Amino acid sequence: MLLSSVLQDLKYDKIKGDTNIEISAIAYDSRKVVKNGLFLAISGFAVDGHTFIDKAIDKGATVIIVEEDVKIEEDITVLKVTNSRNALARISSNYYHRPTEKLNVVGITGTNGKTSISYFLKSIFEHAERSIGLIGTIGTVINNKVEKNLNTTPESLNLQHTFSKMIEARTDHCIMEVSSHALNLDRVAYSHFNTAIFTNLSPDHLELHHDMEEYFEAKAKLFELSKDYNIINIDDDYGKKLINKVEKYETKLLTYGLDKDADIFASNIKYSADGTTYKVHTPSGNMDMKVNLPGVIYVYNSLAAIACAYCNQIPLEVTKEGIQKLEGIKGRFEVVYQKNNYKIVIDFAHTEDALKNAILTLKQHAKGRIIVVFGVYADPGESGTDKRRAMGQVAANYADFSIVTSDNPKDQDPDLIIQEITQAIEESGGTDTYDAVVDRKEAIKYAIDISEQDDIILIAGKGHETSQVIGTTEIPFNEKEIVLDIIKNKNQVLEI
Ligand SMILES: CC(=O)N[C@H]1[C@@H](OP(=O)(O)OP(=O)(O)OC[C@H]2O[C@@H](n3ccc(=O)[nH]c3=O)[C@H](O)[C@@H]2O)O[C@H](CO)[C@@H](O)[C@@H]1O[C@H](C)C(=O)N[C@@H](C)C(=O)N[C@H](CCC(=O)O)C(=O)O
Ligand SMILES: Nc1ncnc2c1ncn2[C@@H]1O[C@H](COP(=O)(O)OP(=O)(O)OP(=O)(O)O)[C@@H](O)[C@H]1O
Repeated sequence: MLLSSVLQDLKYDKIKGDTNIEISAIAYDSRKVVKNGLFLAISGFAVDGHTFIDKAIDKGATVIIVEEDVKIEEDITVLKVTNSRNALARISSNYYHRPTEKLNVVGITGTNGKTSISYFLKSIFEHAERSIGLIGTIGTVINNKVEKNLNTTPESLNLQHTFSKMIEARTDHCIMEVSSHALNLDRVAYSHFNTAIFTNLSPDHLELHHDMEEYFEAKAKLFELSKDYNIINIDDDYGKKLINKVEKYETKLLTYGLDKDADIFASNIKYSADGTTYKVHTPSGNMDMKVNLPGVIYVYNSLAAIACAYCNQIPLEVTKEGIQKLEGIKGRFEVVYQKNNYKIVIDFAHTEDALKNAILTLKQHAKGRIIVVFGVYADPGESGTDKRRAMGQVAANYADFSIVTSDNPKDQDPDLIIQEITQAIEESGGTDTYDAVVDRKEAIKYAIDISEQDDIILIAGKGHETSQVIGTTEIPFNEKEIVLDIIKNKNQVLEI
């Protein structure tokens, strides 16, 4: 592609060279540069991409984009921008011919619920015979083929490439999770969103955003990129704040919640252990709904999906059937073993709010104790210790017994993470209601060993994930298989 076309609408200073040349590809990683390629240097969190410019030139880069002053002797094109990640988003969108202008894109943001809503929407859109693609924590889905993503919301170059693959695959709609990192780091800049959905906001990722206000402002950016509808949870405090902010935007606002004040709301909610029924009220009519996932959080998540289906002119009856067709979501309240009232549930709850909700949902229908196995993933800085304290407090206040263990400790000391969690449990009065087992597999085994008839074991934090990152090593860790294996061996000795 001609470099000048790739640079369309980008503000830059030409340091030297020609912009009227062909480039073969774009890379932001020197290791991926190809002959006659463009290399864009990013000052990252771990290393500075500008230090790899020589390597990129050795690999054949003929265009270099920088955000810092650098000395480049070679006779190549060098351009300077004020923000490399933002520039990457602009040129990536140009390189792939601005694909989001040809797709109906739904972006979902908020601390919890994004993946679940995207799966409700997938089920509804497919039932309505619409062709859809998905981008999120579980991976990228095109034509029902799932590919793993490094990030929930990929870097702009990878993202724009994915959009273009969706168009090639004749996909009309793209449902994507938009993380606060993505919004903060311009991964979705210059993407056109038709609809933006806000779920809720509770403490998470404060290592990047420092405080809740910054975190909120990052999330709010999505609602400046949406053209047709902003769909917002009116019951969430930050949702209310967002409503105040976006009310003056031209994009239409649609609220959802449990209250009659919402445009789309639920009444007559009836909870059971494996699902919920309620009546939904929408501007196009009312209907009885059945959701095959338990608890109030899935009432909220399904309402968000119904609101989005409404904005996309999907008949309510089709929406109802689509929601009902979704039998479960991997690692979201997934019952991996059940015998009468005894249950082992795997859930991706890895924030304090999610953990609290998960325990309370299980408690509603439990006959015995709720035993929780959980850890806190490595989260650098002071905010990391805040999270450990908060998760410890939730366990002390709501679980009957907790087994504190590891959850992707990465380069941090797992014993120290556990110690900080258990200290919070003790400070919250839970001295006799926990134990600590650093090895996650052993912790699960211990939970099963101490459990009795009617107990429910909640294994929280890893959900759909199939590996654990300890140090720099990724170890296979399939929680469902581990549970079934332990149960199988145990049953040879003793029937639960
Ligand atoms: C903290 C964070 O967000 N890091 C992201 C960031 O990496 P970074 O800035 O640390 O990169 P770096 O290693 O310092 O490298 C800087 C630059 O040098 C380049 N480089 C590096 C080495 C080399 O030999 N040559 C070279 O050119 C790199 O390609 C990069 O462009 O930019 C990378 C490229 O976009 C991201 O993949 C990476 O996400 C990492 C993997 C990550 O773990 N991110 C998490 C925190 C994240 O983004 N999570 C959100 C939310 C998840 C949720 O929903 O909870 C997500 O969307 O996934
Ligand atoms: N609406 C909600 N409110 C609070 N907690 C929720 C809600 N929906 C889901 N959760 C909890 O959060 C966990 C993660 O849910 P989900 O994967 O849908 O969220 P997410 O926003 O995609 O999270 P992540 O970005 O970390 O992948 C679930 O396993 C559940 O415990």
